[in-house]
Order: sequence, then structure tokens, then C-alpha cells
Amino acid sequence: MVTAAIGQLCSTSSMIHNLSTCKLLIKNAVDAGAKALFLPEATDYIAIDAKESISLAQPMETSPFLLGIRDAAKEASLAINVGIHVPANNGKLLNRSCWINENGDIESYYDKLHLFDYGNLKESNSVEAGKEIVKPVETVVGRVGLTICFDLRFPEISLALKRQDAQVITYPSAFTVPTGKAHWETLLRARAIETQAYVIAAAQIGAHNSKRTSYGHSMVVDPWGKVLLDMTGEGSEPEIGVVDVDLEHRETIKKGMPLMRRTDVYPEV
Ligand SMILES: O=C(O)CNC(=O)[C@H](CS)NC(=O)CCC(=O)C(=O)O
Repeated sequence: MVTAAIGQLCSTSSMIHNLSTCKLLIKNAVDAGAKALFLPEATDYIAIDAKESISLAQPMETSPFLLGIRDAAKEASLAINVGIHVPANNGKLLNRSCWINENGDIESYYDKLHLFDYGNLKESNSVEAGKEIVKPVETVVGRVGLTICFDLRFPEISLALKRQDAQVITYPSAFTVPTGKAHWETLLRARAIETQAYVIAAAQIGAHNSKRTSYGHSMVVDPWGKVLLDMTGEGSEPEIGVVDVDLEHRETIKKGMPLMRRTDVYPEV
């Protein structure tokens, strides 16, 4: 049994401000006895438009935001999953989820495969889509599969991660309010039930700027589909939630209901 913390915040276009909020969440996670902290998509910043978003992106190795998170992770001996933006080589950026281990090293990262073009949001204006599903990474909370936000609507990724025996699947997010109300919990529970993994979805909350508001409701679902945490976020203040990840519980569920795929009938993903 390992304690995991989920951080919920409202990132703005100020990376310095967002970093100081994260440092507070890191301290709270340590005080709560957590071994890992899960932060949302785009924790480094949420910009007003595509142009500003591209102008703010920093390379992963030298990003002052990420260096600050890595230093804090090392100092606190806390593993951290965090969403950031990095420049792509075509003038756009990559929407990236990083796994930083308890020594402050970047152990793995994943670039969002599916871009969210819906309503006023046109992610493809600023983001270059990633090209691969990344092998689950061994961590203090188990084997973790990385995905991001809108990827939640595409079970092929989580099924591929299940095939690679991911014990935890992360969906760092910044869901919109209307789609969050309609789909968020249902999709997260479905992904947990069909993969028999813990689903951890740290989310942005509240008004980032005059144009954008996120749904919040950071959530953790256990491998049986039970909601262990739902951060309703009164006042959109930065806060953490805490859950216990019990990998033996997952084994019991897997053994009790083997999900044998009929790959003789349909393709394996
Ligand atoms: O803009 C950034 O900097 C960070 N990226 C995001 O917030 C992305 C793209 S706009 N948001 C989503 O994917 C929301 C998905 C969603 O709401 C749904 O699937 O219903």
C-alpha cells in the first residue's frame, strides 16, 4: 500500500506563479505521507491563445519550471507526474506528461496523441501530436502508464497500456466544464474497469483567463471502478487529495475476473 497525492490547481500564464503553487502542493503531499504527487495537464502554464502558448514553451531539459519541480522532488524525495509544454521542431509545441522520480530525474515522458479541437479550443493550432504510446514506467506507486486528457476518449491507448501490465494509468487533464459534466466521470470509470488498473486524473480547475475555465473534479478510480476521490474544489483553490494505491487489491480483481481478449476475432491493440 502506497499513499499518492493528487494536486489540483488553476494554472495561469505565469510560470513563476504556477511553480510556487506547485511547491506548496509538494509540501502538502509530503506532510500527508505521499510517495508520489500527480499534477494536471499544462501545469507549467495555460495561455490565452495559441500564439502565447507557443511563445512560452521551454525545452524540457532547461525549463525553469521543470527544473524547479525536479529540485523540489529531489529535496522532498517525492515522485511527480506533471504536464508541461515543450517546443516541437516545426514551430508548434508538444503537450507532454513527464514522470520525475524521487531523485528528481526525468524517468519517462509521453506526448499527447489526440488533439482537442472542439468549440472555441483548437489545440492543433499550437500543438504537434505525439507519435507513440510509451511503455509503462516502474515507479514507487507501481507500473504507471502515461496518457493526457482528451486521450481519455480513446480506449486503444489504455488497452495497450493494460497489455503491458500497467497498474496505474494517469490522465492529467484540463477538461472543459460542459464536457466534464457530460463525460468525465463516466470515461474515467470505464477506463479503470476495462483495464483493471488504478486511474489517476489530476485536473485543472477554475478560470485561467478571460477565455478559459476548467472543470476540476480531479479523480481517482480503483480497478473495480470505485471512485476513491473526487475533488469538487470549492473556490478553485489549489489543494491536494490523498488516496492509498493497493496493488494487491488490483491483483485480486484481475484474478477474480480474467479479461481474456478474443484476438482471434478482433485485432490486438
Ligand atoms: O491548452 C493547453 O495549454 C493545455 N491543453 C488543454 O487544456 C487541452 C487542449 S485545449 N484540453 C483538452 O484536451 C480538454 C479535453 C476535454 O475537455 C474533453 O475531452 O472533453
